Amino acid sequence: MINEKDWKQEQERLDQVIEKLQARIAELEPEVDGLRNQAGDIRKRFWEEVTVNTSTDEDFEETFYSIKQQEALLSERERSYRLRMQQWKSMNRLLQSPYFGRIDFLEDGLGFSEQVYIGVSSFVDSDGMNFLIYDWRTPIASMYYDYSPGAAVYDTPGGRVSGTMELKRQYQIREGELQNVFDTSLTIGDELLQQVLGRGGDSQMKSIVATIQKEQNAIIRDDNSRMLIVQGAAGSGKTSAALQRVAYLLYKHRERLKADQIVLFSPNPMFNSYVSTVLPELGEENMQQTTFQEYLEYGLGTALRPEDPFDQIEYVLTEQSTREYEARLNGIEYKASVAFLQALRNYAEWLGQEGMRFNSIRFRDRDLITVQQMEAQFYGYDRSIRLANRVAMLQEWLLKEVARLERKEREEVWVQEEMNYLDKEQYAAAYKELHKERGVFDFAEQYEEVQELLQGKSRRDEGDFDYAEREEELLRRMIVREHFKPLKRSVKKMLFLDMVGLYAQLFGNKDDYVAMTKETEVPEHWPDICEQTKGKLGQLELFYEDATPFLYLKELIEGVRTNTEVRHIFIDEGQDYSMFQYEFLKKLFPRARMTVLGDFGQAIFTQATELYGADSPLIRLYGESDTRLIRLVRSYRSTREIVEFTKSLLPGGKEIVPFERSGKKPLLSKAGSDEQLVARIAEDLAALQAAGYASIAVITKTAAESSEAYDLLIAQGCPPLRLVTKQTPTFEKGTLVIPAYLAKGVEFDAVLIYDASSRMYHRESERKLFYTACTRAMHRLLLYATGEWTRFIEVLDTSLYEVRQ
Ligand SMILES: Nc1ncnc2c1ncn2[C@@H]1O[C@H](COP(=O)(O)OP(=O)(O)OP(=O)(O)O)[C@@H](O)[C@H]1O
Repeated sequence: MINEKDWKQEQERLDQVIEKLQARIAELEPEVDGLRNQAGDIRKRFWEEVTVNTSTDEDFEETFYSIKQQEALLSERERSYRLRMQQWKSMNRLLQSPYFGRIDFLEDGLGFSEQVYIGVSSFVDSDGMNFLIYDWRTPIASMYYDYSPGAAVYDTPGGRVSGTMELKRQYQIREGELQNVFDTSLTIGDELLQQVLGRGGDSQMKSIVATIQKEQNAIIRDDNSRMLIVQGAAGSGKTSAALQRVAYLLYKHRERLKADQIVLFSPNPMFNSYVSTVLPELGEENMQQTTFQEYLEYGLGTALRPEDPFDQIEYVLTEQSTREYEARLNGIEYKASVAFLQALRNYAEWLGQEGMRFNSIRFRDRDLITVQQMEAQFYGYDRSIRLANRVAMLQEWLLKEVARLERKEREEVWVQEEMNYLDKEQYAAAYKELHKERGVFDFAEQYEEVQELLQGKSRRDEGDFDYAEREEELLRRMIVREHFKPLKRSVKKMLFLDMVGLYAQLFGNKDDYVAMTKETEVPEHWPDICEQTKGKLGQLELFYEDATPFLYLKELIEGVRTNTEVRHIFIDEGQDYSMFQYEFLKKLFPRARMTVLGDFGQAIFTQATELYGADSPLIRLYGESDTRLIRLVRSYRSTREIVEFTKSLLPGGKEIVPFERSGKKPLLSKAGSDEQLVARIAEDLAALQAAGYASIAVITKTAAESSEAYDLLIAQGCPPLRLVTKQTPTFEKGTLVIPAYLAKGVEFDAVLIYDASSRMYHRESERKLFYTACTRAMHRLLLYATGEWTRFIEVLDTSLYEVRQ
């Protein structure tokens, strides 16, 4: 804490700033109102102000310009309104807590030091010169995060500025009142951070703007790398840093970067709601948020249904180790690999020479255009032309063919039959069209008459409008056109390509696969893998592991539909994506930079990708020179006792450093029977709730276990509980029962591991799942078992936990 004199000065300055903010808000208010009304008025009276007259070309031109002018006026007013509104909002945000930090910086060569107060946005005195508050994203504010008092530098577009930081101070201000002031010397934030981290959890993530740590600041402000990879321990602030980074980028490039040009890939839809308040809290608009699954579904359309990653993981966790199980696991691994990606590329090349598969174009139970015709046409094109281009040429040819056959079809008997059954409305439509045509015909008639008069010729009496004949022709045309519409649509959608057949063709016998893909090796249990894949395809479904490869192949054949608007993609829980998926994303967003945040210690999916280390394939995605790796080892979420316990669960966990915040050691409770176990958990839940923990999670291994636990706990008369499934749309505060893989990325005041016995967690592949579950706890971690403890606990040093007697 600071001395009384300093406190008084700080309070005075705070009062002054608040007064100035209030004055500015009062000044802005009428402007905001005025502009809002003006824009509203213009919008309402838009058509009164423009003179619409289209009788002559000149009138038309005048009308056109009058509309343009009115539009320009409206958009100008709306722009100023938006700008003022933004200012007004950010002033109001500042009013509650104008700043959280201050540094006094003496620039080399200058005789005086500047007091730099730092807040969530800038505020300049009415003279326009004096910064009362600096936005945390300004270059000078970066020193607050990067340095302790002493020598310090910061980079500006004009070059590097060096000097001495004479003071570094932190503030807690609530509703305009100074609550705490700390002077920091060594590392920033320790005291403030202690306070922040000691608080209870929330159903929504919070901004960390006041306590960003140096290594997190490096992630936030990185502006050069095409690819930024962050490997960070559980709770090290990866997601938090990612969101601050979005806010930073939006500020730094505010002239050209809009929030919807940034996409965040979240681990599940619930996560979207969890992080959705951070950016608005910082005064920025939210970026686009999606899940990879959503992307897959969009890409595949309605024809094929992809399994989701949660069903896949349920299978992996619950099935017994049979031959089919091993085969599926091998399949998952192989289909996630770069080798398979290359195999598909080679396959596409092979298809350029032979083996394409088409669907014939059928109409009324007959082939209008046969597969053989398409093959002949397709392989008749110059073979040096790229596959996708040849497919486009074929599509064009098909559209022409369909149009030709449509004309031919008009003479068919069925058309005549259908004509007899036309209803009134269809007749009316035909009649209308006929009259339109008649109008044109009349005009042509008149023209011809005049021409002939002028030329002194007598007219032949031909060309009279034969109504009946025209009508029939028109009706035939109409009927056939209606029937051909779906055909044309299907050609436009490339449904003449037998995509399912093309993908299934890969999964035949080994020799064919090798010949088609130039692969030398196939994974073990290949025949089973083939059978499983084709079995699923037969039901018009795709395994999760097949969905991305299938789409990739589709793009290789049909041409890639890229998104060039998006400039940044963020991938949270990046270890859960396969290399295959990364390659796909790179292709999909050719103009975007990529930020990948993840933790290999939490890699619970079979297709996981190692992010860090020399052999990380992710580094090769954009090449080493375009890639920057950052590692976070300090964990902020959990107390020291919880981190000491969880880090020992991982072979490479030694490097994880807990943040100095103390609490109780994890508590192990063993019960004699399932009933006893449930009774004990129910008791503990009630005690935790009574102790004021607002967010509590009972974490299970699978969804099936969750629903069982939920039923038993409810039957035990537990206080209000909520069961979370993959369909749950948002996170809410309270007590939840949730499978570990859905709790990824989020945190709770207290975590209860429902069953940590050896029958639940024993396979090596389950170690990381167990670790992920335990690392969700901020303040309390309680573990239960009926039989033996899982071997992951058995081997731990007994000083790391307490055992309930
Ligand atoms: N610099 C910081 N200041 C304050 N709180 C922080 C800071 N860094 C992280 N935290 C807090 O630590 C917790 C964990 O952060 P976050 O969820 O971003 O970590 P993560 O690395 O994404 O975790 P996981 O991989 O386990 O999902 C959050 O409560 C976050 O607010």
